[in-house]
Amino acid sequence: MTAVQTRFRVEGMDCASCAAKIDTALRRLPGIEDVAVSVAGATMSVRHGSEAGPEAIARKVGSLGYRATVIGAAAADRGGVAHGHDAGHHDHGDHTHDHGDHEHHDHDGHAHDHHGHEHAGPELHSHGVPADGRWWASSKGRLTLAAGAALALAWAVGKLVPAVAPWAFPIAMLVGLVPIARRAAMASVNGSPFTIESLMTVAAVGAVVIGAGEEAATVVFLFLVGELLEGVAAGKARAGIAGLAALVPRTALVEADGVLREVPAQDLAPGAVVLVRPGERIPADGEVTAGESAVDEAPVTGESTPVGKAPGDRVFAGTVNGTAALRIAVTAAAADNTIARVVRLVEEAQETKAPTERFIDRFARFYTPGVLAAGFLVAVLPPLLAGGDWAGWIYKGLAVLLIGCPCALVISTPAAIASGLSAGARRGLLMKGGVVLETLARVTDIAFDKTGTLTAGRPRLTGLVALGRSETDVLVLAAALEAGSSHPLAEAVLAEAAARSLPVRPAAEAAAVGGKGVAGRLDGVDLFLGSPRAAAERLGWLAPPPDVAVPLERLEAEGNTVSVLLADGVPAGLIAFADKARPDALPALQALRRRGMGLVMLTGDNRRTAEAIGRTLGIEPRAELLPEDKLRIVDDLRRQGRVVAKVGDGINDAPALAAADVGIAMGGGTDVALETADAALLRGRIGDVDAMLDLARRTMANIHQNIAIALGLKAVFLVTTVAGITGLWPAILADTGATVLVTANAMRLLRLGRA
Ligand SMILES: Nc1ncnc2c1ncn2[C@@H]1O[C@H](COP(=O)(O)OP(=O)(O)OP(=O)(O)O)[C@@H](O)[C@H]1O
Ligand SMILES: [Zn+2]
Repeated sequence: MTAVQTRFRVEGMDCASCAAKIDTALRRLPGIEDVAVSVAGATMSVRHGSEAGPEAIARKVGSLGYRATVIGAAAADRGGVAHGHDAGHHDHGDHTHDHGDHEHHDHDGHAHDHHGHEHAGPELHSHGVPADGRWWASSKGRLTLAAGAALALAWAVGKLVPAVAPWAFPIAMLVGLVPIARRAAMASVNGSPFTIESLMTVAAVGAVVIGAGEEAATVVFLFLVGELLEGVAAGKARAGIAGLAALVPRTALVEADGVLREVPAQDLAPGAVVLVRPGERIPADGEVTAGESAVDEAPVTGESTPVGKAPGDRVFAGTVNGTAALRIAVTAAAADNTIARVVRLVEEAQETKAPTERFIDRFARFYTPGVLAAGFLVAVLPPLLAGGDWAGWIYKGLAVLLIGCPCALVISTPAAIASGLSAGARRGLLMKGGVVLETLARVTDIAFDKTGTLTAGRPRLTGLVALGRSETDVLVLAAALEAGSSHPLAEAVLAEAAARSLPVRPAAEAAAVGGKGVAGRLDGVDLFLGSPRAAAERLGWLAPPPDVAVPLERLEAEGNTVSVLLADGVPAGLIAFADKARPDALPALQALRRRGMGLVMLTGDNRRTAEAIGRTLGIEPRAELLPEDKLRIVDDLRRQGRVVAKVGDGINDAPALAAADVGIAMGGGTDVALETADAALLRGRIGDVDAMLDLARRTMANIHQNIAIALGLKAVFLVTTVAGITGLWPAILADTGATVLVTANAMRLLRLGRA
């Protein structure tokens, strides 16, 4: 059997080093191919062969002191979601997720057999470590409180009966240290001897041995406080995301045979019709079948201006219905709805490691044993070689151990990235992981798709030229070809046919010719509707004959997109379309240019129209491109050493999106192809490209500040300790202090999410 991917929710994983321990331990199991752990998401994905079942993996994680449960449904329906967008699906090499369909079902059944209960998508997100506020209810919180109470008690007892003080503090220390030492031992057995916990254990025991029991107990307590703080920070980032899923109402009013029944929203199947009353949240993704209202889509898109909804419009689970009742036909099961997909994507994003994070992890692997060695050498070398006093140097050696604790360093990157991703998601700026974030911060050039990205993507039919037959005829034939098409131009043709009350008979064998047009047959006539260039190619023209060329040039000069209708190889008509530039395009592109970005517009449209739009927006136009030309232009830029972002709708331009360093899908509404791109702009504003770049850069700056804080504080105290200026106490505070500072600094990014 080939490898399968199983996702787990992992409880009790509050600290950053936990992820590394789980990672190391699992990789030593036979049959494990890849492990991706997200502390911030409290999830992990494991790729494994049949030798390692989900239960064995969960047991291993359990032996390290955490609780892993399979997220069954999520793994299974991910396959389904991905298959809905086959056309644009791509793999960047960093995403190791497996989308094989049958494998998921296979694994899914497996999981259920052994666990005996069903997991269902979004509901799962209520599990996990207490996110915010209720930290004291977690096991880590209780342990920290107990260690603190023991410390306070030891202090009080020592004041009252000084004789017992030498015993009271070591006993108080044990309250917190025993669980830490156990984790250190379990991690050692599973292949990670040099963990923060082992460092702590050695330092605390050493401190007691040289008679510094009070310091030892304090160190242990503050270590627990630091870990707890990390957990609270991670929980904050997580709550921002998981909270989205919680917005979907638990129940829905289903209408069947004229009767209303209340059913769990989880059980809604596509096709069911639900009634949503004014002020209520919409329970499922669907299409409005009756009623007109305004819906606040902020939970999904981050855009709080209400959007008008009428029959035929799409609505999203979790959004808020405004003033009037709506009847909605459900289009997606709960686990497949947009909000569940967004939550899942952000969680998966947090499992992928950013390059900086990988670097720090590798660094920490050498760093921790290095610190142990340095502490040991400081303790023994001066007394042995230079006759220094033992007690004094052992004391300094212990201080070195405490200063050297890599907590702050290890969380510097993941804390910032989790905050950055979370802040973005809440404003409709989705980035699929740290890799994407880091690349975005380095982007030098942005290629934009024209239709639907720089323009509104709602072309209107503005002109019709019939050649040798009636206008009505031309429109009927064109509408026949477009009946099955989802191209924006198709909608314009069909709208005009409807406006003239013309009957639409779908053409036979209708098929889109990528970047060129549509072809098909009606009443035995071969039809083609497409770009003038494609028409010329088909007919072998060097230049169109005057009866075509004259009206064509006039229409194009007026800024229209023109398509030519061919019937049995003879030009039958010209159809002109006009699309408006998005109102926010000009200021958005200006902002990007001020940032020093190279900007280019890629379009399949004709040169004259492209140049007209390029002039108004101040962007270099590249016109008459086929999808593969767009890809080549992106490739060329990259070969010149540029870092290229491609912005498009993710459906027509998937190859170029995949070829870019970062593919950004932009959706007007939420029909954006989330799964096909590296990043997505859910609000459908071009200005959000700049906002996303800005967020990426701020996050990278935050990471660099964190690394500087962590290493800088350590360097300073290392010098002052060895020089004998400071002792154990400042070292203890420096360690916890660095963790607190780094965590607090990373959480500043979360505030950007409230814009
Ligand atoms: N369904 C269609 N109906 C009519 N014309 C079409 C159709 N599909 C393509 N064309 C013709 O081919 C040209 C290029 O199409 P393509 O789909 O590549 O462009 P687009 O996606 O509309 O624009 P852009 O490249 O700016 O995103 C269009 O300008 C149009 O003339
Ligand atoms: Zn530490």
